[in-house]
Parts: sequence; structure tokens; C-alpha cells
Amino acid sequence: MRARPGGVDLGLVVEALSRPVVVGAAIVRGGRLLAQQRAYPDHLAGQWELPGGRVEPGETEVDALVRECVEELGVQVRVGGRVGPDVPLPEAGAILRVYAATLVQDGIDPIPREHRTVRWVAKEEVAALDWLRPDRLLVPHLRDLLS
Ligand SMILES: Nc1nc2c([nH]c(=O)n2[C@H]2C[C@H](O)[C@@H](COP(=O)(O)OP(=O)(O)OP(=O)(O)O)O2)c(=O)[nH]1
Repeated sequence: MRARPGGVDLGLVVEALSRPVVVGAAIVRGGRLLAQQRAYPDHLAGQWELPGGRVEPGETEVDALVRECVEELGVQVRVGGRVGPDVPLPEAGAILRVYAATLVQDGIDPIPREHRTVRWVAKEEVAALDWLRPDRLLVPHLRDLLS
């Protein structure tokens, strides 16, 4: 039996709050958004996502974004504000939380270390990219970021 003070199911609230967080970086340079193309697993290969990954225990979300951008792309990022709502990731049993970001050194190009390729996407191209399914919900918010 779940506790329901005031009609709120506390079990569900705790479950939602404790779900692991995958952070994503919406890195913008010169009015374009950086997207990266997955190389694996097979059923996701070829689709596009934002740089990022799981927040490890003891790490802040900003720490995780900075670490993932170094690991995946070899670049340092400066993390800004939130972009769009939290998006459920049913496959990973997690939620995706996206932050705006910029490159600390504008002249250093991101090099994909774990992905097939990366691409700087213009506002009018964002909606047409073959994003991972959860990211599709974020397309209007990503476009707004490029306004
Ligand atoms: N980084 C990132 N992951 C995303 C996005 N959208 C989305 O559904 N995901 C999913 C893919 C994965 O299931 C999960 C990220 O998990 P993860 O950090 O363990 O990374 P991964 O599957 O790429 O693999 P690995 O680093 O463990 O090798 O979030 C996105 O925009 N960026």
C-alpha cells in the first residue's frame, strides 16, 4: 500500500526524483547547434543526439556535462541554463535534462571520439535531423535557443 497524504502518491514521487539523470549539452557556436551521430548500438546507430551522458554518483550535472564533452569531443564547455523540460528515457530508465553550453575556446573544433561524426546544425535544419526519439520532443526548444 502506497502512502497518499493529500492524494499524492509518495512512492511515485520518490521514484521520479531518484531516476538517474542523463545530461545533454546544447552547444551553440555562431548561431549553430552541435549534434553528434551515434555509432552504436545498431538500432540507434546513424541517429543524432546531444553530447552528454549519465551523471555519475557524487558528480553535479554541470560536472558531468564538462566531463562528457571532454571525453566525447575533446573540448571544454561553459554550461548555461536549462533548455526545455526533462524528457523520460524509457530505454535507459532515466530522464534526459539538457543545458545550454558554449565552447570555452571558440577556435578549437570538437573531434568525435565515440561517435560517427559531429555537425553544426543551423536553426532551419534542426527539425529535419534524425534525432533519437526522446530528443525530438526538444526540437522546438533547441530551435528557440538559436533564435
Ligand atoms: N548523451 C545523450 N544521450 C541521450 C540523448 N538522447 C537519448 O535518448 N539519450 C540516451 C542514450 C543512452 O541510452 C542514454 C545515455 O546513456 P550513457 O551515458 O550510458 O551513454 P551511452 O549509451 O551513449 O553509452 P556509453 O557511454 O555507456 O558507452 O541516454 C542525448 O541527446 N544525449
